Amino acid sequence: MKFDQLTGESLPRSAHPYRRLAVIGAGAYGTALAHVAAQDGTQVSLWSRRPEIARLINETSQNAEYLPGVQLAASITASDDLLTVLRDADAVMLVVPSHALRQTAREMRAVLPPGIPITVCAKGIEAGSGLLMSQIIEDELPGHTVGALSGPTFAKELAAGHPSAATLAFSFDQADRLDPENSAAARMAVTLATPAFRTYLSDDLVGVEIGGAVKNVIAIACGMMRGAGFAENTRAALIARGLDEMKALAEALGGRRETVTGLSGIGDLTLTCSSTTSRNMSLGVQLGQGSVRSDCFGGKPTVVEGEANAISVTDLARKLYVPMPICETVRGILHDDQPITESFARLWSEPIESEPRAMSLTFAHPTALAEICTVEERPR
Ligand SMILES: NC(=O)c1ccc[n+]([C@@H]2O[C@H](COP(=O)([O-])OP(=O)(O)OC[C@H]3O[C@@H](n4cnc5c(N)ncnc54)[C@H](O)[C@@H]3O)[C@@H](O)[C@H]2O)c1
Ligand SMILES: O=P(O)(O)OC[C@H](O)CO
Repeated sequence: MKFDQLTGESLPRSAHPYRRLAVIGAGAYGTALAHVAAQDGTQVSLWSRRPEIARLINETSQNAEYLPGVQLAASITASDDLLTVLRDADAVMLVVPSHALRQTAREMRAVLPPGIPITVCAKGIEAGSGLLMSQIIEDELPGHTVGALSGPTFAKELAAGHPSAATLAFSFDQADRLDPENSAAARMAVTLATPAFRTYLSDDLVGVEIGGAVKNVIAIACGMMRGAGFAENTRAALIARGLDEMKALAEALGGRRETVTGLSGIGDLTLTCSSTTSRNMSLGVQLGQGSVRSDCFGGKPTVVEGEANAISVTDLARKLYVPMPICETVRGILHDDQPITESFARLWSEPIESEPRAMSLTFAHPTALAEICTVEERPR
């Protein structure tokens, strides 16, 4: 049963917010979430890996490096010491980049009090293991309720109070079903709620997290095509076919296809593929215009999750026999030196398939898949 069917939509308003929230990661998104959560009086403790950023936030209530121009709530305190940030927390949000999640979680192990719920906000799939971000937390911090926040939320727009919404996914145990008002999901939803920010609850962690990981790779593809001089038809085609890839991978892992049609799927995909505010889209545009990687973003190191995730997403898809031609194209360009124009020309000349893809084919052995596609699906 779905959580929202079980509880009804008025639930989050009657749940109690967490009063002391620890936000781990003081980049753009962690800082924006800290600011949002602090609006209703929640005490927010923000961890920055870099002591100078913590000092700046405490002295100026600004994070000029990662979220310039935002005057942060005065109640936010920052530190580079995990114990200081975590010891009194009622709940934790983990907002470091996906490649740093396991190591950060490992460092938290010794200092995080037991039973504290953790919401992961990084978007990605772990290189090598193919694990979701929430699964890394289950590995490294067993015994904590784990959720994921994902959806169309540029940090600077969220912090500026532009009306925004995202999906908040938690797995629900029997206790949550008996007492949904006290579930971590409901309490986290009210903790984050402001007049301009709302979350929608889900119990499909897989669907939500796959959406967040795949959309960044598709956004790089959209950017590359825009940079190479193509326009809106191309972008719309990539969004729609990218959604199909996202849906197939989510389903192959046990997620639900309707999750992909929500905020964390099509919502975030549309946002990220529409604007160069997105670092993923922007990287694609710069490469499409002919820049070399080291010159993109003026040579500044910037978190572009879709770059490494082009490999982890396609590795996982290959393991599950899920065809993801757009993600494969991005991987080939970024990591195997394939030329952009020729790679997209190849993508456009792939054999014709049906729409939507037949999901049963996703799970078939590749030989069977090739046969079925050849005979039934590919008009000659
Ligand atoms: N920026 C957004 O609009 C946005 C929105 C939704 C989700 N996210 C996700 O949030 C996550 C963080 O992104 P961001 O935009 O806040 O990043 P950012 O580029 O603004 O900042 C990166 C942060 O990560 C820290 N960091 C870098 N390497 C680290 C390491 N090895 N260990 C610990 N910390 C390290 C940096 O010190 C910095 O605080 C990403 O997975 C991203 O996809 C970002
Ligand atoms: O700037 P990007 O491309 O990392 O996208 C940021 C967020 O994920 C948008 O929801």
